[in-house]
Amino acid sequence: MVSIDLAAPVVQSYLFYSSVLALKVFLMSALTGKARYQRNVFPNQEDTLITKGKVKFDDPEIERLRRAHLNDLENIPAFWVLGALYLTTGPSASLATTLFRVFTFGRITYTIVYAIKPLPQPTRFIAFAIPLLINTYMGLTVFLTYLGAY
Ligand SMILES: N[C@@H](CCC(=O)N[C@@H](CS)C(=O)NCC(=O)O)C(=O)O
Repeated sequence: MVSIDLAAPVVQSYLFYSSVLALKVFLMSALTGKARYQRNVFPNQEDTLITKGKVKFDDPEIERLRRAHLNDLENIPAFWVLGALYLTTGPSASLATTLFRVFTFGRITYTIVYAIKPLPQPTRFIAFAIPLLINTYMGLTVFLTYLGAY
């Protein structure tokens, strides 16, 4: 039975980076909302009444922000779950902290190179693939640790 000390630096590191990532996901909503008002483009008729805007679903800048937001939702919730489960496997504190740090840095970089200052590929692919590898590593570690429990 593994006991988790919430005061352990590695757990605090997980909690810290989890909160950074949650705030980063919320930032996507704020950036999308800002772009909608700047471009006067909205997804629903009722949103257009005050600003006399348009309902539009193919604005390139807004769709880019939405794709970046969706990609966060395809990857960051898995980090929250797998990171917490990974802590129960008794990982090395320095490795776990490095994984949490690099994952967060990768996802912030992903947002920048996809939605804020688009850069040519493979920049975005690399910023996507490194966090994905970290999630995969943590998922496999959890899977293999508890495989014997069956
Ligand atoms: N849902 C993703 C799955 C694959 C993926 O996440 N690819 C990365 C690296 S190229 C990406 O940035 N895809 C663009 C996106 O999700 O909008 C897609 O449709 O592309």
